[in-house]
Amino acid sequence: MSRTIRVGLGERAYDVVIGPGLVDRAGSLIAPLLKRPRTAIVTDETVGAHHGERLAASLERAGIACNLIALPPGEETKSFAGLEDLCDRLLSLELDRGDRIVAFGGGVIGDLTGFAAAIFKRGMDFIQVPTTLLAQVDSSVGGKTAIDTPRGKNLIGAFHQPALVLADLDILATLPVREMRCGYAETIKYGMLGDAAFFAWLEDNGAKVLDRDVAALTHAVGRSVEMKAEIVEEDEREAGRRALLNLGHTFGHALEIEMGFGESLKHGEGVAAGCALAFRFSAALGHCPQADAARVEAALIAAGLPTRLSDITNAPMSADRLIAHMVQDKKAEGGALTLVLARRIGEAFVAKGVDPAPLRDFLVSEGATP
Ligand SMILES: NC(=O)c1ccc[n+]([C@@H]2O[C@H](COP(=O)([O-])OP(=O)(O)OC[C@H]3O[C@@H](n4cnc5c(N)ncnc54)[C@H](O)[C@@H]3O)[C@@H](O)[C@H]2O)c1
Ligand SMILES: O=C(O)C(=O)C[C@@H](O)[C@H](O)[C@H](O)COP(=O)(O)O
Ligand SMILES: [Zn+2]
Repeated sequence: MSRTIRVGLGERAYDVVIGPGLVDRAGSLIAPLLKRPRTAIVTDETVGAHHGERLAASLERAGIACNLIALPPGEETKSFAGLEDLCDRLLSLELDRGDRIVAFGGGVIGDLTGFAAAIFKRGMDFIQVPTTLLAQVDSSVGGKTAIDTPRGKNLIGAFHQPALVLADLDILATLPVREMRCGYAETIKYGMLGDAAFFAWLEDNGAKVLDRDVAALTHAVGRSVEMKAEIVEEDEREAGRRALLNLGHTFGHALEIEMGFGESLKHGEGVAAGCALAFRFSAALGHCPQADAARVEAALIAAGLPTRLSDITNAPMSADRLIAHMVQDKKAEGGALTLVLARRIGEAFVAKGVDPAPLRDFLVSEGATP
């Protein structure tokens, strides 16, 4: 049984279909969206090796001719070099802007393919078939597409909504446990930012989600997508409330930059540590009870996620460097820091013009070097 959530964005509205067995049904679900029976599947080599043939066969059964483009896996592919390579390969296929391409992978492939689609011949549509928990609960929905640069995460990109999202829960069977944990961090983020009951449900059922129990996954992915859809419908381009979805990210992205966007710290791990830091900083400023910060930390630890700088590296991290990265964040205004902080579990808020002095003291109290 699948469940469909509509992202109501007027002429850019689309469905997110969640359930088992969707890759095998993808051809018949995608065919009505294509102007001609032709597409390209963009994937990474790992996803392609596990599931590429199955998706291609599903499309071919529906009469859709497709080329598979498999890129190297990993965050490094979400770069100018990766974008150039992908655009060149798409051009070589002689696709036109009336065609729709398929992003088949995790957030790296989704963000990169979505951005390539946004600029290919000045814009073509694309379809998301997310294959990580993180991509199913978060990155495939909402239309943020981007690449990283050495100066920061997602600094070059576009808002470009997909035409359809197919989140096949069966495909998570081959996902490494570390990646399941990364997706769990973005899932529990929704509870922290706006739904205390969902947070409590995850405290009780997180192990089932990580074990890929289909009923638990259906609820976890469904509730996350429901919350993201509702926020994106209200504030598609992050003029206000959408920034709540960035809870943990100002800290997390700064940590990712310091760690060099590699295997040593994955995005979901940065978000986990970032959420723990955001709650502890909120408590330090007196916005939020200490008990809630401790509960957030305990829930993340229970899922095997990092919550402290010392969980990420033994090397010293400079508080000033972290703050310099945080000022580069897209939410910053006129050089002033914007952070997503919390009043309690289930109630985050956007704090503009954050004073860097207490933030610096806080980071030093967390083990950063002065
Ligand atoms: N656009 C957004 O709203 C948004 C939201 C959250 C995160 N992001 C971005 O998403 C990226 C992280 O995405 P991610 O965590 O999915 O990482 P990822 O795309 O790198 O995938 C993680 C790893 O899992 C492998 N993999 C993927 N699906 C698999 C499967 N079914 N079976 C086996 N292996 C599989 C991949 O090959 C890769 O090695 C970051 O760049 C982050 O900035 C974007
Ligand atoms: O969809 C959003 O809005 C988010 O902030 C979701 C985040 O989980 C995601 O990592 C996003 O890509 C971060 O956006 P950025 O604007 O901080 O680059
Ligand atoms: Zn994220």
